[in-house]
Amino acid sequence: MTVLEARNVSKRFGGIAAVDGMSFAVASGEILGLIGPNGAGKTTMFDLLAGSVAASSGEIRLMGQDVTRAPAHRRLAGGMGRTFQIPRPFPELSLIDNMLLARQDQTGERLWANFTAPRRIAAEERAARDKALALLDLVALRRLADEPARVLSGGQRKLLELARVMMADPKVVLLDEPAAGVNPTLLEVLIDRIREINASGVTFVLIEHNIDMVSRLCHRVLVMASGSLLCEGTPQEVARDPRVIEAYLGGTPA
Ligand SMILES: Nc1ncnc2c1ncn2[C@@H]1O[C@H](COP(=O)(O)OP(=O)(O)OP(=O)(O)O)[C@@H](O)[C@H]1O
Repeated sequence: MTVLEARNVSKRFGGIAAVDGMSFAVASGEILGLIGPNGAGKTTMFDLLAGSVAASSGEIRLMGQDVTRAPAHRRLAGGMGRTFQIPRPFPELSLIDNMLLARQDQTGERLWANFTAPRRIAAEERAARDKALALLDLVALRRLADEPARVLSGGQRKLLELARVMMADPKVVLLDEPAAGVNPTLLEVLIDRIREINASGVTFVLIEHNIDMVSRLCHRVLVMASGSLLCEGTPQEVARDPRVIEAYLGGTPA
C-alpha cells in the first residue's frame, strides 16, 4: 500500500525550479532515503510533502487523499510527522513539557471541557505523560525528563525530536538529516530506534548525507539532482551508479 505519493510535483522560486517534476511513491513500512548533492532540492521536496511550502504544480497524496492544498497541520493530523535539520526545542522547558506540547487535539485545550469533563482531562493528561515518558525512555533520555532542553547536546536534540514527532502517532515520518551533528555512540542509538519504530509499522523517508547510515537503514534510495529524480534503487545499486557519482562530483562539496 502507498502511504505517500508525489505526482509530477514542481516548485519554482522566481526563476529557479528547486523541484522539477518529481514523481515517486512511498510504500507502507519502508524506509526510503532521499539523497543528492547540496542544492538538489531535497529539503524543498520535504517542505512540499509536509505542506510548509505550496507546490507550483503537481499533486501530493497522503494515505490515498489529495493533500496538495492542505496546510501542514492537516497533514500532521492525517498521519504525517516531520523533523527538521536543526531541531529547535523550547530551551527553557523541560523535556517532558517539550514532549507534551507535541500532542494533537487535547480535550483540555477546549475551555468548556475543563468544566464538563475534568476527570476525562486528568486521565488524558496522565496517559499523555506516560506516553511521553515511554518515548523518552525509548530514545535514552528518560533520566533527563525534568531537565530543561537547553542542557541537551546536538545529538540528544535529534533524539528528542524523534520522540516528539512520535507523540502524534504518525504513520509516515519525514526525517531531515537525522545523523547531522550526532556523535557515533548516539548515532547507533538513533539507528536502532528508527529500526524499532519502523518495525512497529511506521514508514520513514529520510534526507541524509551520511551514506553509511543510508546504506544501513534504507530499503530503497531516491537520488535527486537539479530538482529532478536522477535514479533510484537499493543503497548498493545507487552507490555504484556512474550518474550518481558524477552528480556528486559535479555538485558543491558538502
Ligand atoms: N525559499 C527559497 N527561495 C529561493 N530559492 C530557494 C528557496 N529554497 C530553496 N531554494 C533554492 O532551491 C534549490 C534547492 O534547495 P534545497 O535546499 O531544497 O536543496 P537540498 O538538496 O536540500 O540542499 P542541501 O543538501 O544543501 O540541504 C537551491 O538552488 C536553493 O538555493
